[in-house]
Amino acid sequence: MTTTTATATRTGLALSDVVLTFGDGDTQVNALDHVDLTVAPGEIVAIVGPSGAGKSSLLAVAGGLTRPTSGSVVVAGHDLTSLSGGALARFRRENLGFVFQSGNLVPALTAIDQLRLVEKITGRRAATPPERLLESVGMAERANRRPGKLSGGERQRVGIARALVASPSVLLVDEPTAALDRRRSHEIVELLARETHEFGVATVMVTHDHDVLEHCDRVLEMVDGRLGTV
Ligand SMILES: Nc1ncnc2c1ncn2[C@@H]1O[C@H](COP(=O)(O)OP(=O)(O)OP(=O)(O)O)[C@@H](O)[C@H]1O
Repeated sequence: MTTTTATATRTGLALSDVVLTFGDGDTQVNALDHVDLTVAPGEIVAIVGPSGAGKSSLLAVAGGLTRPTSGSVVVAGHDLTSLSGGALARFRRENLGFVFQSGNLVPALTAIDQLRLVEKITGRRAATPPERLLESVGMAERANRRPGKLSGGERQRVGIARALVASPSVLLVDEPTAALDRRRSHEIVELLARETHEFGVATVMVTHDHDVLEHCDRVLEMVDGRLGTV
């Protein structure tokens, strides 16, 4: 793919009229109730809301991990709901990045090898070399440390760099500050916003941490499966 085509197809994320229903009859729950959400390349959107509101469901559907009951989920110009099996798994690896609560790193691998592993799995060289990605998250000097020798915030930085190896169109982030103190929480979300802008990725971050919302471009609230402005 040429650079021009790659740029043209990086259209971010678009969820249209997405419904996700669990159960039936009296026990039926609409975890997502006609959700529309568009996130542009280079934009970071925070999703807040009470427990059980549907935030995890939104990330799962946006990431192609859960198929919605109806509606469409478009990433980089492709509707995820039209893909399945190996094609969906491959699409996810090449177009979506995930950042979890505590970094989710492989214990036996050094920071730099966490990133190289992604190159091995996808069979593609990162557009931005792993060394440069670690540098951009402030981890160049700790590139050869394993997760056991890193702080929670440092592990989270490596997790963010790893999520960017495949040059994803969309970055989905679940409670990135859950295990961090106030100062580190600010640092991590500031970093996420910076990387989002620099790499032109469309980022959705679910958080309970209202303290860090100032770093995001937009904040939306989810209540009873519906998405609205705060
Ligand atoms: N696998 C499932 N089967 C049945 N109901 C489910 C399932 N997963 C989620 N739900 C229901 O869907 C609704 C939304 O759940 P979800 O986990 O998306 O909320 P959340 O906002 O992420 O909550 P929290 O902040 O507590 O993580 C809840 O009513 C939940 O009970």
